[in-house]
Amino acid sequence: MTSIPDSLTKKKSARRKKSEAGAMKLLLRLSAPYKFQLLLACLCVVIVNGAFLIQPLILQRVIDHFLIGRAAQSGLDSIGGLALLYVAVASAGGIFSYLQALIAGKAGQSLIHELRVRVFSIIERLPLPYLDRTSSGRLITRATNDTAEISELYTDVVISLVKDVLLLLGIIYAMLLLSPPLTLVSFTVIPVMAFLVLFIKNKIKKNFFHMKHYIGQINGFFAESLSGMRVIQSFRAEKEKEDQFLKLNGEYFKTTLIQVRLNSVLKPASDMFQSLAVAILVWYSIGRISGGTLQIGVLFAFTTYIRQFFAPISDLADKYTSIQSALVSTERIFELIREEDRLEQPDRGLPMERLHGTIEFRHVWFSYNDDDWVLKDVSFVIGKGQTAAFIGETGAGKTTIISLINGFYRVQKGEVLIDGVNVNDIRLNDLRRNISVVLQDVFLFSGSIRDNITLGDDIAEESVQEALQASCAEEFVLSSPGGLDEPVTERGGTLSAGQRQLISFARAIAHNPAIFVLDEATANIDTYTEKLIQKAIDNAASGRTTLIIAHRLSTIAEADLILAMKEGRIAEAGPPSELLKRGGYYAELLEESRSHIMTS
Ligand SMILES: Nc1ncnc2c1ncn2[C@@H]1O[C@H](COP(=O)(O)OP(=O)(O)OP(=O)(O)O)[C@@H](O)[C@H]1O
Repeated sequence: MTSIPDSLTKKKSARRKKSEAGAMKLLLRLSAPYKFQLLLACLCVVIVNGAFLIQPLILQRVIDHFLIGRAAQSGLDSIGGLALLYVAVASAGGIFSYLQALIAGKAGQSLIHELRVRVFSIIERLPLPYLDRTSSGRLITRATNDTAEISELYTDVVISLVKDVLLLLGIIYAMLLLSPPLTLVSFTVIPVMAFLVLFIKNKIKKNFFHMKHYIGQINGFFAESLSGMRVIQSFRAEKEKEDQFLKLNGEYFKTTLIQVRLNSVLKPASDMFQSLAVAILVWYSIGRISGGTLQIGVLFAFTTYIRQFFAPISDLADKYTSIQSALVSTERIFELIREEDRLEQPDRGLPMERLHGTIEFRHVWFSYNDDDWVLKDVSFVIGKGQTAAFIGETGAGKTTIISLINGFYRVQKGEVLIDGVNVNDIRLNDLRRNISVVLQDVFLFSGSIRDNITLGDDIAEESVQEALQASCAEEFVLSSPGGLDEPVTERGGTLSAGQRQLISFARAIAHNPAIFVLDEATANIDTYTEKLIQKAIDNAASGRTTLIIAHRLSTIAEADLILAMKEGRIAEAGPPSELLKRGGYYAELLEESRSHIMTS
């Protein structure tokens, strides 16, 4: 948990200011398709404001001309006529206010809808190196909070801004029209009131950023705790986590109390100043009214206008904060949109509908970060239809090899070739369609078992059934009440590790890949399921180039080729029988695992 140091806040606000101009330009581009709706909404606002300003003037005329002045009434210029006019003006204000909210709301929601789809489609195609250095929380915020802030800007902020500025100008104009001296008197208090409101709102805004910071931390803490709940409960770390949460929540609570205090003082303070302004007006006007130089209706209209002054000032201060937030959100979203040029391009590259499955690494050097080499001059060839097993200590670079074959990263030196073509030149859609990967940590989506096998691809029912059979998942899938349509909860939480593995085998087989990759699970699985999995591996491997990252050496006794890795290099390569004879690294590991089985 962190508090926010002042220097950090200053740095952040400097950065924010710098990016505001850019964000503003981008916002304009974003709103271009909706400019007609926005203009229409602004037009409605002008009418609503007009109605608002005319109402006190009508009342002033009723009071001064007809109630006090006893002027002759005729047609519309009578108490009855003006009453009708008042109702008509108020109704027009209401109707146009409704239209404005509708038009602006629709434009804002359409914008957010398009933006969210765009953000999701970008996130889906972000290259892995980008995802490696970006937290999922940040990306979720882009798609949800940030798009919502921008939408609010259109549905509420921009329109309110136009409305408030016009209203303030309109009130001043109407006051000057009625009585310039009374306007000056009113303005002895209004600037003080405006200053007070802006001062308090500024404090509220600063505190709001702190609140956002802590609520972000609380959300993150919740998300992390939920996904790690199994560990928390099994290690009885509930108390420790609760204490951490209590501390975090306490910090947040403090900021909310400040907010409550500031909000509580705002209304009474501004009320007090409004009353003071009215008192000064009355004090100034009394003598003039009895002297006949000022009409009572004018005083009445002024007191109404002074009360109307407060709302737009307070609103403007609020909207300033919203604009700042929306600009930050825009900048963040466009940071993502700028990545569009670097997104994965599924349709670009050499079309290779069906791969044969020959894989070659030619003097490959690869690092995730600068010159921290993870693979060092790795070379090997795996022939079409062969089964190759990668073994070696943890962190040796086995999974990295798989990622390179999938084209997730680009190598710095050397080449990764499939069927003699550099993987980076093959059309990505074709490359990925031809490779199916079963990872250690099987990922299942919420939906049905069938959805998890097809992943939305158009796979014939027959092929799904065959895949079920070949993956040995048939028995447990068909025995569940819904069969293939049995629901799967988030991440497959209600299935056993073995069942999840079998479904992922079915998924891989149903996609009929040319290359099958298995990052073997290290988790302990009962002997029965282990046998099923072994059979599923054999079925999946038949007729395909198969790569297995093996943790159990028993799995790979039948492999055509074993590649033993040590610190990013191929330490040893060859068929198992040959390596066994050679008595090197593989033989050592095999001996170790046998003695481990004997002693356990
Ligand atoms: N996305 C990444 N960003 C930075 N470094 C990474 C990344 N993935 C892996 N590494 C590093 O690369 C090295 C090789 O990792 P890799 O996952 O390929 O090893 P492995 O042999 O598959 O290990 P294990 O058997 O434990 O799965 C490790 O030092 C690891 O810390």
